[in-house]
Amino acid sequence: MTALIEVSNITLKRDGQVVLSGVSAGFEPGEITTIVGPNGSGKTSLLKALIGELPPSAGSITRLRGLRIGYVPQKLPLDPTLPMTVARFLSLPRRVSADARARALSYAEVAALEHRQLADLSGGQLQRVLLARALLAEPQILLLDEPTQGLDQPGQAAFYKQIEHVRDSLGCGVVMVSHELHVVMSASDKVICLNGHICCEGTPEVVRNSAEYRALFGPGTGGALALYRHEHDHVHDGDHHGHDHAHGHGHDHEHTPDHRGRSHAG
Ligand SMILES: Nc1ncnc2c1ncn2[C@@H]1O[C@H](COP(=O)(O)OP(=O)(O)OP(=O)(O)O)[C@@H](O)[C@H]1O
Repeated sequence: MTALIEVSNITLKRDGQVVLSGVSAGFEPGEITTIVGPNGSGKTSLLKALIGELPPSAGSITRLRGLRIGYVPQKLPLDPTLPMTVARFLSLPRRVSADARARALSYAEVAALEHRQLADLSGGQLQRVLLARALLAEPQILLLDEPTQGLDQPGQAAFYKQIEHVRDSLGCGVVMVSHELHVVMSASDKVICLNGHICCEGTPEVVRNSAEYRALFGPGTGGALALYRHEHDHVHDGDHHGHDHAHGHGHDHEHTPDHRGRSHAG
């Protein structure tokens, strides 16, 4: 399968400082990739590089010709207290047809909010409106930077299920940055754990069990994972994929499309 975006041995600098180095990764249609890592580990920088906002100082990023990208930024790119309806917000900076707007709102499951004021929305509703905005472009790849910040655990679990639904409906690739490691990892096909470089990657189970990941985040799983698992009864604790794929260096971009759309039960 041709990757939508192929990253090859990139270095990213900010203010002259290297924030990421030696990063290679491929992002495929229909695949959910989650980027995890501690604060300042370069997650947002990598997303910005993927959308072309932060060019690498070494290595290369290849995007499929004419690739349509949907991006959900970390913050609302507006003052949320400004009087503005959802419909108007979706027409900025470009006017969109009422049809396209209705379709995007419906994919994000917020069709009923079209004429509400942004300032009146709950955190979860606002995230979904941002998602709808990113979906207007009918993206082939959807990139989300900490989309569930500030949501409670049921809100997080619901949002990630929504993302799976979008991926299933549109067949788009999804790349998410998240701090809610455990819940988001279960929704992913592939996890990349960053800490200035790729410190481990693979299926959620492989990463969760890797020594590198545990050194960064500890072995606990947290309530959010339990919640997600509860709602996805095909996930088992303690499956044994082993650790042998957990090292990111020199990998060959293995993909497992047959695992798509579910938490990997082994
Ligand atoms: N606009 C900027 N100018 C200069 N340096 C920046 C800028 N944005 C981020 N950095 C630096 O780049 C490094 C990586 O930051 P980045 O935001 O990519 O990390 P992150 O993993 O997304 O962090 P967090 O989890 O806190 O959001 C940090 O050291 C940060 O201080």
